Amino acid sequence: MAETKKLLRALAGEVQDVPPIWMMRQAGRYLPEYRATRAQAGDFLSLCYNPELAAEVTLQPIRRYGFDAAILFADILLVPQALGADLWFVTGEGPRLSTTTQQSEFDALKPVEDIHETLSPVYETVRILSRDLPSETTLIGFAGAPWTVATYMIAGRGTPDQGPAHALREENTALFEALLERITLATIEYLSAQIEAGAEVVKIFDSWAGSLKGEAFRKYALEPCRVITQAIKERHPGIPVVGFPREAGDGYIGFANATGVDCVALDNSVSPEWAAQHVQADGCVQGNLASSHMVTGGQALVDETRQIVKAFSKGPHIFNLGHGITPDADPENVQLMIDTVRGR
Ligand SMILES: Cc1c2[nH]c(c1CCC(=O)O)Cc1[nH]c(c(CCC(=O)O)c1C)Cc1[nH]c(c(CCC(=O)O)c1C)Cc1[nH]c(c(C)c1CCC(=O)O)C2
Repeated sequence: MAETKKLLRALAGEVQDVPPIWMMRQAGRYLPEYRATRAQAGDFLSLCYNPELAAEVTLQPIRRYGFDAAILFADILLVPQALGADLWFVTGEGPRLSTTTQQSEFDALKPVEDIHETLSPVYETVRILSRDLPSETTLIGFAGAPWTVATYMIAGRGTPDQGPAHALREENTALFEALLERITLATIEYLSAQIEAGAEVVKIFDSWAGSLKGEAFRKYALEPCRVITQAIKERHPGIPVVGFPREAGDGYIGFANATGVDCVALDNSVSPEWAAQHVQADGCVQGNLASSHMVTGGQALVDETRQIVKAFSKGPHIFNLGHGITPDADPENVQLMIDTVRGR
C-alpha cells in the first residue's frame, strides 16, 4: 500500500519538497490550553495517567497548528515508576525519584512483566488517539533510552553532568549493566504495547547520550538502541524507529546503520550542512532548529528555518526542533516556523 501520511513517507526514504513537521514537547506549558487541562488534571503525573486528558493535550497542538505528527503525551520517567521507583515532580525544579544505586534497591525493582499494571492508562491514551487523530496525522509513541532513564534512576533527579551514573558505571559495573538491561527489556515491552495500541512510529529519547564517549557510547547508547530496535522490528515489522542520541556529535555518524533505526533525530549543536553530508547520507534525519528561536522569533527564526530546510532538501527529512520547546516560547513563533517550512 502506498503510504499517504507525510511523516511515514519521509521515514520510508521519500524526499519531499515540503518536509513533514512536528515539534518535541509540542504539548506543553507554552500553550494556554495545555496549562488549563493540566490544572484540570491536578498535576503533571495525574495528567499522564488520565487517558482522556492526556489524549486531549496531545490533540491540542494538532488542532492549533496541524502538525504532521502527534506524539503521545507521557514521560520517559513512567518506566522507572512502573519498575517500582517512587517518582514525583517538584514544581519549578523537575523530577525526583527514589534512587537505585545499591544491589538491595535493584533487587527491590519489579519484574519487567509487571510494568503494564502501571502503564496501561498510557496504552488507553494511544487507543483514544489512534481513533481521534485526523487521518493525515501520524501517531508517535516513545520511551527514554536505557542510559538516559538510568541517569535519573541513579541520581534520583536530573543532573548537569550525569555524574552519579558515570560513578556507578565505574564503581559497580555489574549493577549498572544489570540496571540498563532491566530498563532495556522494560522498554521493549512498553514500546510493543504502544504499537499494539496504535502507535505508528516509536522514538527512543537518549537525551544524555552526549555525556558518553568512545567505547562507553558504543556500549551504553548505541548497543541498547540496537537491541530495542531489533526487537521492535522482529515483533512489529514495518514500524519505523527514530533514534535521538542527543549531543552525540561524531557519534551521529553511522548511528542509523549500527542500530537499525530508520531516522536519526539531531540536536542543534551540529550544523545542518554537516549533518546532511555525514548523517543524512544514510537515510532520514529529523531536526534541528534551536528551540530558543521559539522564544525570540523574528527574521533570525525565518532565516535559520530556511537554511535547515535547504540543507536537508536532497534527502529524506522531518523538520523539528533540536530539543523540546520551552515554557517561555511564544505560540506565534511556532506558527511562523510552520509557515516558513510550508512556504506560506
Ligand atoms: C529527559 C526527559 C524527560 N521527559 C522526556 C525526556 C526526553 C526528552 C528531553 O530531553 O526533553 C520526554 C518527554 N516528556 C514529555 C513528553 C511528551 C511528548 C512531547 O510533547 O514531546 C516527552 C517525549 C512531557 C513532559 N515532561 C515534563 C513536562 C513538563 C511538566 C509540566 O507540565 O509541568 C512535559 C510537558 C516534565 C519533565 N520530564 C522530564 C524532565 C527532566 C522534566 C522536567 C523539566 C521540565 O519541566 O521541562 C524527563
